[in-house]
Amino acid sequence: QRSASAPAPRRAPRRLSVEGNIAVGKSTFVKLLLKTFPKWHIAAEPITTWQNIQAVGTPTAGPPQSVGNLLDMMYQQPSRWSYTFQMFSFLSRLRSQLAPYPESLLQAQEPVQIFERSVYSDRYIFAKNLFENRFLNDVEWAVYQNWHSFLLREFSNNIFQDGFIYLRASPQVCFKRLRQRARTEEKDLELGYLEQLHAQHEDWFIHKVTELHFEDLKKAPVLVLDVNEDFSEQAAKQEELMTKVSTFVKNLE
Ligand SMILES: Nc1ncnc2c1ncn2[C@@H]1O[C@H](COP(=O)(O)OP(=O)(O)OP(=O)(O)O)[C@@H](O)[C@H]1O
Ligand SMILES: Nc1nc(=O)c2ncn([C@H]3C[C@H](O)[C@@H](CO)O3)c2[nH]1
Repeated sequence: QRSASAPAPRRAPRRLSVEGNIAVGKSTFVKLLLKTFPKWHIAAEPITTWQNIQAVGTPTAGPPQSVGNLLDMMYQQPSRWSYTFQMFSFLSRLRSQLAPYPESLLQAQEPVQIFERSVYSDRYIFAKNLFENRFLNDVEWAVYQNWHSFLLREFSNNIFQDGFIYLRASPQVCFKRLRQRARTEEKDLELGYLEQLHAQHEDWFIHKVTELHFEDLKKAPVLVLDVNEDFSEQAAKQEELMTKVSTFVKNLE
């Protein structure tokens, strides 16, 4: 279905997304996953696409021309740019989740594909939070949800996700990591924003009170991992986390 020339994999790839607050350590965690499970395929969050919006018809030769940094625009003027941002982040995640499986994954005995965030966190974490803060108005939220539901139903067979890994840490810990990383666009972000996003994650993954609109999603298993601790120098802690992931993946139906 996804590659005409490749032999069929022994089984359909397991597909998971790693979810969590800003700067909780998703990219760092995903690097550890790749080191531990080199055959797994990782799809990074398309942040550079948001930072460098390309004009349509940009020539392929020569350096890519950016017409703007949408991530920065969204943080600078959230009322003006949140809707544009969410429509674009959703589109870029959808594209990534619909992309053909890479050849190496098709050859793997136990293929696993990991996405950094997903079309679901786009809606049930970020867009929802922006709406609740009135950075998306009623019309923008309705139009966004309309597109989201329609496209996900239309592509439901190819978008299917087997489960979620929720990296959980306090907003204070995330804020410290965010400051330490010092991404330019995030310089004005406040602890309060991370507290709101933390609450959105907790509502969805822990308290299970977020209203979800897809039946598969309601049933999808969630692995919750506490990443408050700095495990960069702790082999035992890293091993413990990786064993939990491995067991979780093995137990997926
Ligand atoms: N367990 C950890 N302990 C201490 N520092 C960490 C840990 N995990 C990540 N960091 C540091 O925190 C910062 C943010 O990490 P990272 O970029 O992996 O976050 P992220 O969740 O991918 O961010 P984003 O939400 O922007 O995609 C980096 O400086 C990283 O080195
Ligand atoms: N508004 C908004 N909606 C999203 O769907 C979304 N996904 C990620 N981000 C922000 C968080 C980090 O700053 C940066 C990298 O994760 O991008 C988002 N912001």
